[in-house]
Amino acid sequence: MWGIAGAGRAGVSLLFRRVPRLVSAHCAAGCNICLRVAAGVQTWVQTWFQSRAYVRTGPHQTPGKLMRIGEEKKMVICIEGNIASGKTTCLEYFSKSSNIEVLTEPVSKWRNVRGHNPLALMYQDPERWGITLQTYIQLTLLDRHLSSISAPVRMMERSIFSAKYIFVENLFRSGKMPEVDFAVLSEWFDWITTNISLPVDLIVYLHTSPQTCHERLKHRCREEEKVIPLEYLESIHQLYEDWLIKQTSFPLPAPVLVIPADHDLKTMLHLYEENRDKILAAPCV
Ligand SMILES: Nc1ncnc2c1ncn2[C@@H]1O[C@H](COP(=O)(O)OP(=O)(O)O)[C@@H](O)[C@H]1O
Ligand SMILES: Nc1ccn([C@H]2C[C@H](O)[C@@H](COP(=O)(O)O)O2)c(=O)n1
Repeated sequence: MWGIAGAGRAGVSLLFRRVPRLVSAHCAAGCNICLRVAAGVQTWVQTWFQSRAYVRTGPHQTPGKLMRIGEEKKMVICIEGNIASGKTTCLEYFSKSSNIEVLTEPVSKWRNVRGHNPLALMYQDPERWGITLQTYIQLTLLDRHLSSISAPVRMMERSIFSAKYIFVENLFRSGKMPEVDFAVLSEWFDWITTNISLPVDLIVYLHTSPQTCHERLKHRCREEEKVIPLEYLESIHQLYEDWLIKQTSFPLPAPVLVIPADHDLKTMLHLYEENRDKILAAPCV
């Protein structure tokens, strides 16, 4: 269910003010039919807003933003990190806990949208296809952020924020995205984040070296990614460092917990267990 936070009453009163104006455009004298139509529309609008709109009074409140109703108390944790840093493996581990819902990145969609593979196209020709992939990624991640949460805690892989601050930024800074494409993506991103509430309570950053990711990437052997050089992972790493460690580049949607993630799998699982309470104790913003 959806509502306009902080705008329910304003929206109703605005529409109420507009209805008589619409009526008077048809009939300056206010004939019986017009008055009845106006009353009917007013009742319908009032019922519509009463059934859908709300003003959130909890700590999540962001006046004027569209937000989901009834999910203020659920915790949202985003797992961030370089390509092949171990995010999916981390999520797999936590998916075994009964109170945690896990959402991995919808990579299968990025590899197949109505028979097309924008992920492969982007790696083949980023100047041409970067905007195509990133527009679709933005849409699919927005859909992830907005989907209803089925457990007290949601852990999701990356976020609409890193898609913009890391990947779109990297394409643009490296000269592989034309300025106009970057401007259009930025307009979309700014509109979304200004008008829609996308609460995140904690970012868990899996901190790896680009070399480790390169090794794991080769081991994973995803067809589209065979062309990724170490330098690409170094650029992504630097953008993550500036955003989540130095905290100097872009706004943080939530506090950051850093987990060193160059270790072998067994050590990583211990580290996840050690950090479980810290992760799950993140206060809902
Ligand atoms: N701690 C680890 N040590 C060695 N290999 C790992 C570790 N964690 C994950 N891997 C392997 O590295 C590859 C990338 O891991 P994955 O979880 O898919 O990364 P991401 O989701 O961040 O892209 C996979 O083949 C995975 O099995
Ligand atoms: N905004 C994004 C997000 C991801 N990608 C690419 C990077 C990888 O090739 C693939 C999946 O990432 P992983 O989960 O393995 O880290 O999608 C991108 O280009 N832009």
